[in-house]
Amino acid sequence: MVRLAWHDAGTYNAETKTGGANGSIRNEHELNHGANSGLKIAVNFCEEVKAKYQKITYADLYQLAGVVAVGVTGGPTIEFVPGRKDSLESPEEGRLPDAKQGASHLKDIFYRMGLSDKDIVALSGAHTLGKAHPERSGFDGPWTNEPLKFDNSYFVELLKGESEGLLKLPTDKALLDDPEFHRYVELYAKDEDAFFKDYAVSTQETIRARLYSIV
Ligand code: HEM
Repeated sequence: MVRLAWHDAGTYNAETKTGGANGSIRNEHELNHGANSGLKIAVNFCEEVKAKYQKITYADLYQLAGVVAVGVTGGPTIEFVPGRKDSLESPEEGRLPDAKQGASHLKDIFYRMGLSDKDIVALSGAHTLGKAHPERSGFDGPWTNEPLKFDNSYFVELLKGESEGLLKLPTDKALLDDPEFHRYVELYAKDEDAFFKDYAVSTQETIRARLYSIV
């Protein structure tokens, strides 16, 4: 749900302040984008809720699902503001980050969404949850030993280096290479409260899009 929320929110344009979470990820062809592999499962879970509560838009529902998933797994409470409109207009493929690349690629992708170095590191901490599946991304395994618990262990593991059975994507390792990124990794590994606080703020930043059109 957290991955679904982030992938549906990934099309914000910082210059024009347009785009962002709009529910378009439910489109079959957007779901077929390589980076979205596996997200059909999360979309289908949301359909059950949508059938019961039809007034909520898909765009709000996916963001709400992400916020709830973080809360129930022990993460920070993230304020949820509804009001996004649905669209079936999908972005072109290739706007989400490529896990095989490094720090400058992450900056290119996230800056375009109006996000900062701090946001990049804080949001990457979502990999405290879940795991990679070889049949989806080609990568395998969880990032932490308790992948159903939202805590700061992603950063603790990152600083420890390779551990048997745990995954580090090239883009995770890139957070150690860049000095700006690195200092936030150190901070969040030491101070879980700082991570939770910044994660909540960065999520607000990521999911704010489209609210502009109604205020
Ligand atoms: C920094 C760039 C990022 C890259 C390159 C990246 C890449 C990936 C990849 C390759 C997977 C494995 C997919 C699979 O095989 O099932 C994954 C899973 C995941 N990602 Fe990311 N991700 C990034 C950032 C984020 C952000 C910002 C969030 C949320 C705020 C997020 C949330 C998740 C979650 C929760 C999973 C686990 C999904 C599951 O258990 O099925 N990721 N990510």
